[in-house]
Amino acid sequence: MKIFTGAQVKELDKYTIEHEPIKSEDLMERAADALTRAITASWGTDTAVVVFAGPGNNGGDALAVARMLAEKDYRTTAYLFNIGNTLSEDCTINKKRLQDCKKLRKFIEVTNEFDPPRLEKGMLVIDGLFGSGLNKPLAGGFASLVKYINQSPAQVVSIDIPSGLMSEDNTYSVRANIIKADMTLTLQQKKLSFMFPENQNFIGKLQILDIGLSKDGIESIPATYSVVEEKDIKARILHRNSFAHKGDMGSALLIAGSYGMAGAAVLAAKACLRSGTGKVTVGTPKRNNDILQISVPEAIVHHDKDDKYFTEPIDVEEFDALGIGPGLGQNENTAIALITQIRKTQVPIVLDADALNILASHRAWLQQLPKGIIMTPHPKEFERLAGNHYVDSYERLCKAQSMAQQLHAYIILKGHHSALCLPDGTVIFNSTGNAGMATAGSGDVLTGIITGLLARGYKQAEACLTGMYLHGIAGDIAAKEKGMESLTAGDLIEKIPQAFAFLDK
Ligand SMILES: NC(=O)C1=CN([C@@H]2O[C@H](COP(=O)(O)OP(=O)(O)OC[C@H]3O[C@@H](n4cnc5c(N)ncnc54)[C@H](OP(=O)(O)O)[C@@H]3O)[C@@H](O)[C@H]2O)[C@@H](O)CC1
Ligand SMILES: Nc1ncnc2c1ncn2[C@@H]1O[C@H](COP(=O)(O)OP(=O)(O)O)[C@@H](O)[C@H]1O
Ligand SMILES: [K+]
Repeated sequence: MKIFTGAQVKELDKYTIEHEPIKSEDLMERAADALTRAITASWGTDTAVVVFAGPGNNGGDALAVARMLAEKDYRTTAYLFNIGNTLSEDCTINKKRLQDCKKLRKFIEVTNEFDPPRLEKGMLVIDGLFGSGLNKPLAGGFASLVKYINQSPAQVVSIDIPSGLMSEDNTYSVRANIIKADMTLTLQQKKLSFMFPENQNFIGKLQILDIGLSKDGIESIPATYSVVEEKDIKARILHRNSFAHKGDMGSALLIAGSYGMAGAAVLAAKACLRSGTGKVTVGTPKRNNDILQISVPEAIVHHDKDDKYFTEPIDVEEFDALGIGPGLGQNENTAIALITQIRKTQVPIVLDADALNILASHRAWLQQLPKGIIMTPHPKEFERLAGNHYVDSYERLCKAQSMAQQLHAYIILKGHHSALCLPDGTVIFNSTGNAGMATAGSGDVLTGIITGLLARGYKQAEACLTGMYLHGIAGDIAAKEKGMESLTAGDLIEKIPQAFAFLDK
């Protein structure tokens, strides 16, 4: 599913109006109808409703919703903020229609002084102040109104986007001046800012309402951001030939685990084996031998000459993919071995955890990474790698996008919606997984899965996308069975088979 920017939504709106064709005011009526249906599904007619409408089309939507709710016998009061004495055309039309509505309790157009109504428990506020047309952070009277609504005990439903929240970049937004909605009814598609953890408090429960914008328009307008869908992954799954031989199914090399961190190697190796690859070899220090051999008997162990650390690059000729980093440690000899290993490796590589931390302390090496390399940092690892602290997720994502372009790399910025940044500058968000996966070792499992998929024959973009999605599905299946609280990384591995079965349906 594409995520369009505010400017693109306007373009899509225009496209729909011209090509359906439909009048702009009728499109607003359709949106208001969908909004009203969603509101009436959750609140009964005994709810007193206070609608706050702004001067643009978000306000137009709100006024149309006020009329529809009043017609359905909700006790409705509407405030229209027309401070600058300019309303959008469709807002003006809906103001007139609302004024003609006999069932509305009260309509107040605020042009100067505003006497705020009492907002009590059990009341419902409809926030239609600003939507995708917000062009600067809220300040002054609007900021005070937002604070007034936020501190009230009333429930709040935001139309399209909580007022004060920008569709994309909230670097300069004042967080106290953004509506904290209990529910956001967003039109047609998620906004980019909805993908970021720090904005969840504003959005509340999210519902996406289909308002029938042009399918051709959606198809033809290119989007930088999108969310992966089940059908995209299902179409990418490779199937086994009946005559398959393990030699055809790929051979993966994982370099992982230092002394005291053998578990990371075990988790990655098990996940790698579960991901369909024919053969898994684990390069690990001598001392981890027994642990690996006993825990993952299917894997071959390649011993480093060092007892505790990875210090000797491994010949990669017989392998189809390399995953390196989980539990590796950051010993200086390991750092030298890592960059030597990267230089001599011709097959696709996944860098994770300590491999990324080592690069962060040798940032000049970033320029030596081969094109097509995959990196899977969590936010802190990414910040170390980029050598910078970012004020919010948007800024961090932009940096990951530009790094992916500059290095021709695939960067998976991990999180609730992990973001795959591709070398062409586009970003695909994952849509599976849950908070139970915020547990030690789940990243090692992801590295194992992606390395396994690469060895199995998936190209980099496919391996990243399928890997993130599969990892999240495994987490969702595990959480259903064991609950999020008790979920461990090992549980994820056990559910990879069911995750594959789900995607194979
Ligand atoms: N395709 C769809 O999805 C559909 C979308 N629809 C709806 O349209 C909405 C977008 O409407 P929109 O473009 O008119 O913008 P909107 O958010 O109402 O704000 C613009 C107004 O706010 C003002 N303004 C801006 N910032 C400000 C600030 N900081 N402080 C004060 N004022 C500020 C700005 O004034 P300006 O700065 O331009 O002078 C202008 O007057 C969208 O969210 C959805 O609800 C549906 O109707 C149908 C289909
Ligand atoms: N709240 C969450 N929702 C969905 N996925 C999550 C959540 N928290 C973590 N994950 C996933 O779990 C993995 C955690 O990776 P990472 O932070 O590297 O963990 P570790 O270093 O402990 O192995 C990532 O793939 C991430 O996307
Ligand atoms: K709004």
